[in-house]
Amino acid sequence: MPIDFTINPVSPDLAADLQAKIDQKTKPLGALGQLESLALKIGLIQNTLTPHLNQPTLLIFAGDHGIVESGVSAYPQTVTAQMVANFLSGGAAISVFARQHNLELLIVDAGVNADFPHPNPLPEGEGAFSGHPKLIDAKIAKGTKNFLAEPAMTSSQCETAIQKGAELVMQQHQVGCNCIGFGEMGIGNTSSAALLVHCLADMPLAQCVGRGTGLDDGQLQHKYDVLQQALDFHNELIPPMARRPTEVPVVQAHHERNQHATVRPEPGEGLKQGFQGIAKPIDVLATFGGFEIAMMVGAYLKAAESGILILVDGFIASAALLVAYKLYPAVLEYCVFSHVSSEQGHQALLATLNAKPLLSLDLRLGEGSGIALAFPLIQSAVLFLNEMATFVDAGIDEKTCN
Ligand SMILES: Cc1cc2ncn([C@H]3O[C@H](COP(=O)(O)O)[C@@H](O)[C@H]3O)c2cc1C
Ligand SMILES: O=C(O)c1cccnc1
Repeated sequence: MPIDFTINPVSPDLAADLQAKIDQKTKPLGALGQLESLALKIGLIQNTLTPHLNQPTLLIFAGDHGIVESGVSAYPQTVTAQMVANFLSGGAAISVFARQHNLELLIVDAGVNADFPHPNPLPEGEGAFSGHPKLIDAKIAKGTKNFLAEPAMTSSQCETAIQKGAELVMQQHQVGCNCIGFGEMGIGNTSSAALLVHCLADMPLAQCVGRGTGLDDGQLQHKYDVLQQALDFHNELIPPMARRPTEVPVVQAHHERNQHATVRPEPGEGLKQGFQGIAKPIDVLATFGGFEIAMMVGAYLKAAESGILILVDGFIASAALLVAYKLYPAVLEYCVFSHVSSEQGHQALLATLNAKPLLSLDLRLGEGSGIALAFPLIQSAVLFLNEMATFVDAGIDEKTCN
């Protein structure tokens, strides 16, 4: 099953017309700031002067991680399945925000270590999420393996997950969705994300490892040590000698960041300068990834292939996007970054991807929560482009000041 997508770069053909349309609106030139570049970007992605957001949808991919048994999260693995139930019964943060903004919310069991009762029809008297119409069964396995001792998944599982993510996006596209976001749920997945970013974005490990669900300094050091051990074990991916020679201790890196000090070396310089990476993205994904992360990779790629506007969430979602980007760089042209997370490494990763996030709210949740919160801004960008009066419409002389 080859990973094969055709992602066309976004056509710049309408750029001048879109810019002229924006500039004719009743406002000083450029006064809507980032909303203007957002409107331009959406117009280009949809290749129209009158973009619309049709059936905006959030897919939340959930999966469990074998590495959790090594003590890298503040929460136990069972929380992943419990949160799936919470998503479905409408009580999670993302349930609330998706409802607030009329976003279609679908939960994908990519590899949760639990059996969910079976899909439709809902048997009489079954529990809240049993047979829930918003739960999609795409389980690859009941969690990944512990990557301290073996690859998280086989390459065949990795490819199946990518294909499945792509298939789910294709289904949404077929029913008219042209704006999609991807969230995740998986206890332990900031560990996977940290290793993906370290291996693929040429960032020091200490800058990629964060507190996740809320580790204290001691637990953070333990997480770093476990991940370093995993890198040493899989050293065929990135030989130790090719790794960054000047690692700042992880706890120090965190405290320095909190004091707004610069952690050296600069993150992602290699990628910015055209660093091609030593490791192969698919190998890194299979070795350290999660089923939910691999499914997101396929989802990003299919969305870009289909010309769908992609909304990007926090650290884990961006790490999955990094894998997709290393496979097909043009995927980035379809992406709008909703926020910068407070998870260590996200800011640097965004800088590496040359991304300008819409919000900075110190979120560290995932679930697609940043996407839902940024969604009104995306709506505003489209609405001003379509509905704001021009100087001519409003009879205002735009030349008075010149
Ligand atoms: C109750 C709860 C709800 C969450 N929703 C998202 N996450 C987030 O935290 C997890 C990653 O952090 P770590 O790598 O430290 O485990 C992921 O599930 C992510 O989606 C949650 C975590 C918890 C505990
Ligand atoms: O940025 C994120 O997506 C994030 C950060 C911490 C924990 N879970 C998710």
